[in-house]
Amino acid sequence: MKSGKLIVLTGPSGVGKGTLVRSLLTRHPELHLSVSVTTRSPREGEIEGQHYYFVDRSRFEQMLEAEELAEWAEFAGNLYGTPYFALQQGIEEGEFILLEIELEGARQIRNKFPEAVRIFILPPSWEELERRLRSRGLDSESAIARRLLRAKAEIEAAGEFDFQVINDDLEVALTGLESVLFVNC
Ligand SMILES: Nc1nc2c(ncn2[C@@H]2O[C@H](COP(=O)(O)OP(=O)(O)O)[C@@H](O)[C@H]2O)c(=O)[nH]1
Ligand SMILES: Nc1ncnc2c1ncn2[C@@H]1O[C@H](COP(=O)(O)OP(=O)(O)O)[C@@H](O)[C@H]1O
Repeated sequence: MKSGKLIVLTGPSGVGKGTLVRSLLTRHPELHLSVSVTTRSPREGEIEGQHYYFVDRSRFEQMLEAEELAEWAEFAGNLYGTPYFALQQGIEEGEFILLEIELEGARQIRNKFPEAVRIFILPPSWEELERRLRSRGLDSESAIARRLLRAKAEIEAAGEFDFQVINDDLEVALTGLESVLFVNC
């Protein structure tokens, strides 16, 4: 059986991970996104089972206890995790599975799946990151402040990753990701 690849995408909130992933999935139907479980409330337009599985804290804790999560972390006051079921099917079928997760989770994946390819998405500047977070218009001021605080620590860890891609011009960043996925992997 052909074995698939795990691709981890990490980067500070607002850097454009979601935007990049959406474009990659449209351009490359052979890529699959692992859908995470979260205790965060759905944002406007988010769909259950497509963007996240939205659960309450006690359900999340049940999943943790039952060892149903491949990795998990707390981010800006909410819990996020990757269910094993999101990984298993694709890997067995020889597909590329994208995980769009934060730093702590990326470290857990490195320990459990050392063969995973880990990519860090960087902003062109701190000012632009802040501008993108605000322009998205989806988070409260306090949620934005928590995300910015966390962003500093995440950017400092960018060197731990196998590849770094700067998301300045979107097309250039997409081409950079494609060359990592389809040439270097
Ligand atoms: N460790 C971990 N992080 C996740 C998971 N799903 C999403 N995240 C990360 O959690 C952070 C917050 O995600 P979200 O609330 O959707 O906010 P956004 O990144 O600002 O759009 C982001 O860094 C995501 O990459 C997961 O399953 N595990
Ligand atoms: N290359 C880019 N240039 C300008 N704006 C971008 C770029 N990539 C993403 N954005 C915008 O930045 C904001 C945050 O992007 P998003 O994909 O939600 O980030 P993340 O998933 O990393 O939190 C969105 O408004 C998005 O349209």
